[in-house]
Amino acid sequence: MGCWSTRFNFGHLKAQSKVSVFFTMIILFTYVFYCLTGYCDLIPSPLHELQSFKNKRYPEEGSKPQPVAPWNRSIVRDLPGSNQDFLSQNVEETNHIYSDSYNLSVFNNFGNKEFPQAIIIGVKKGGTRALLEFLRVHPDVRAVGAEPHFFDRFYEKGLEWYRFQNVFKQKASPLPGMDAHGALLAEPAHATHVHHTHSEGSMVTVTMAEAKVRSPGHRNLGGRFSELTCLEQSPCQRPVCCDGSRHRNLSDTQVRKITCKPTANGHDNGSYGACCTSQGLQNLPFACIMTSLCSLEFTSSAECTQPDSMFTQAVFEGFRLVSKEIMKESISNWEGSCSEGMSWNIMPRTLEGQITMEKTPSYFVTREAPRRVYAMSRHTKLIVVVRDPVTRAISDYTQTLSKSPSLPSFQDLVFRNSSTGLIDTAWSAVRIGIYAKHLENWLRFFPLSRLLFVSGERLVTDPAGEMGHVQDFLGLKRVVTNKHFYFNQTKGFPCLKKPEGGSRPRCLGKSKGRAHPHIPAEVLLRLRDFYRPFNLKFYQMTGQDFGWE
Ligand SMILES: Nc1ncnc2c1ncn2[C@@H]1O[C@H](COP(=O)(O)OS(=O)(=O)O)[C@@H](OP(=O)(O)O)[C@H]1O
Repeated sequence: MGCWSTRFNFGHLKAQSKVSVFFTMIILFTYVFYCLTGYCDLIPSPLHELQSFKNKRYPEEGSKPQPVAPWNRSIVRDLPGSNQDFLSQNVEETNHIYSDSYNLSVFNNFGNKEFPQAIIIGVKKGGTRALLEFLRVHPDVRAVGAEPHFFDRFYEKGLEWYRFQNVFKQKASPLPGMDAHGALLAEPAHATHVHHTHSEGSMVTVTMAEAKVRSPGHRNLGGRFSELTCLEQSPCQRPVCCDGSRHRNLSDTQVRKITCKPTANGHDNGSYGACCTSQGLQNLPFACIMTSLCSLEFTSSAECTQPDSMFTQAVFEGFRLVSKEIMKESISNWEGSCSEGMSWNIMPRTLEGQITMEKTPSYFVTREAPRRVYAMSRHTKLIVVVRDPVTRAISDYTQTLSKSPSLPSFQDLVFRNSSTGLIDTAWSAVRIGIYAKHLENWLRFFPLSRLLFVSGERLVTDPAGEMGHVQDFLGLKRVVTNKHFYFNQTKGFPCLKKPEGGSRPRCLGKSKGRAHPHIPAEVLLRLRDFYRPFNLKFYQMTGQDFGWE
């Protein structure tokens, strides 16, 4: 009997376990399906993040990213001896980042934040912006619009800052101290990107396209801004601001050039620089920056006379004051809408198969940059847009001249001794063009195969052809082709038929493709003679003849 009863119970249990196996299977399938559709990533999971971070590997030449550990001791082993200590320390630091940062939510939106697998490292005035904008058309490229300047200026902030920076989230409705224009409540329907370009550390350019501005009453403000506020930090690190005519409680010495005004277009000609109490920046950074972010067809650039880092620091300090959150500096990609709040990122989020990129042309001439990039990943692909160093020098000079009209002439600056014709190699406009010298520095850390040299000249005459090489180098499908470009006669440059995030054709801004001042022929001749041996060396090193004569 006991035996029968046992059998009976056993059978019952069998039936029960079948049911439970069935349900377990359903749950498992649901979970797998859920994960396959990508939703698992939305769950902030320290372990998951830690593992995915650690398991990400940079792609081999010509291939898409594969999951393998990027940072390990082999980085240290492979490095030329003298830098091992530095790298050991850096690897330690990086490991520390893993353990410290895994509670940061990087999955609060689609995609992950990755370190860039490819960087446009130079050269200044070579055509780097054009290349980046062309690349951004590619669906597998996610690139930060601003120049992060991590490996030259902000390295001490650490890799965590570089990768994760995404610190501000603010319900912006209504923000404290907003002015009547209410631009902060704007809805940037097609927020594209905020450029933050630098020249000699003294210029900030913020551009924005195709965003809609709506006041709280949904009145389209439609502002076009010719200038944006430039803020400066006072010596005591308290940011000062802003619209000179409005400042209060600040001594005049604390207020430098500050303007924030929309151009006359029939709307809102008043100043947006509502601000400035000794309490700081509650209003102004929001008013100005967010207005610009959200302005309709914000086409012109905002140029400030203060160093860009000060600008950003001050802006973020302003945000910090308002939001009571800790801000970190940089204007970059931004996410969200003004009505929901916003956040800035250095690194954009990427989905599987997409590559992260950034461009900072000054890296090419920064002595420490190769070692630092190597410490991040020796697999990083490096792109250098090179242009005839003579034209490049003039372009560089033209940019400086545009900000300082009283600048001495090019010929006054280019010679150390005009009677002997000795070229002043201490002048950055000249020095940057000695490509061979700077390349040597990079080749101490990276093999030539990790570098791609893009001809700045061909980028103008044959953008699709040059983009073909770039896409091959990055292991991308050749998506950006001839059909993406048209030649704009007025601008004299190729423009995009359909830029990233936009529906209308667009050319680069006014600061790209500027007319150069006339330089006497004998000066050009002398400069060409100066560069010739360096150019030849560069051709030898790269195995490419760029035809600069
Ligand atoms: N498609 C297109 N449109 C406009 N301009 C173009 C384009 N392609 C290349 N260029 C050249 O890019 C030069 C500016 O170089 P960069 O973008 O590297 O400048 S910067 O270093 O970021 O300031 C810029 O230099 P200037 O002509 O001296 O203004 C241009 O010659």
